[in-house]
Amino acid sequence: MKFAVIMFPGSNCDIDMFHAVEEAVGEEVEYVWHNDTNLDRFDAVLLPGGFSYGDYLRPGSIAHFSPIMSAVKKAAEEGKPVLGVCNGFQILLESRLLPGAMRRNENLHFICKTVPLRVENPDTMFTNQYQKSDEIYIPVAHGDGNYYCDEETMTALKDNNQIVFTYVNNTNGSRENIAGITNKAGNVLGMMPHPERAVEDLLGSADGKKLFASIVKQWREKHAITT
Ligand SMILES: NC(=O)CC[C@H](N)C(=O)O
Repeated sequence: MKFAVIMFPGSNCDIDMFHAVEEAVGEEVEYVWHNDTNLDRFDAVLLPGGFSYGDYLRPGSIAHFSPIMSAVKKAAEEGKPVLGVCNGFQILLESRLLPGAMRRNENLHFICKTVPLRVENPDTMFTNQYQKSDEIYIPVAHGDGNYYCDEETMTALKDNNQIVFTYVNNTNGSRENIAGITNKAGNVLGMMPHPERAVEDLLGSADGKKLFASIVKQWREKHAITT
């Protein structure tokens, strides 16, 4: 299985993401510059955190015009796993690959700490290695993580089980404690906490490892050769 890590000008978690794939699942992984236009050779696409284009205007609002985003949309339409973490999540929202929007944290401070999350939906290609209501410890590091959507969208998110992770203690003001959501099809996940920073005990938590392992498990099952 081959992962792509997309690099935008201002990405700063790309190396961590690359390392996480190697450390957590030992699969092939390659960096892809945002000016590239083709992701056909990859099985999964990872949009890392950071400050693409300096968070100018709104986080993710400029990056979503990058040439690579047409290929990210194509990968999403083909059903490939697409994971956006933190700034990656913000880019997916700006691209409308995920519903809703991100606002400044309620307390207007940059929040950088490891927080407990609850696994709300273990039946996704990103969470099949977790159990429902598992409490996992994953670092957050953001100034704009206050998830917002309108009532209609919230009802749809709930009805389709698109809420995947919630904060045990609301960290940033997000509606319904939302920390991570998928698209309706379930193959695009955006989350503010950083699973790639929690893949080995030395980092304080290895709870993020199962997320990468889930992606690989689902892919292997889908591509198993049965005779
Ligand atoms: N770690 C990150 O990806 C930072 C995200 C974002 N630019 C913010 O501060 O909200």
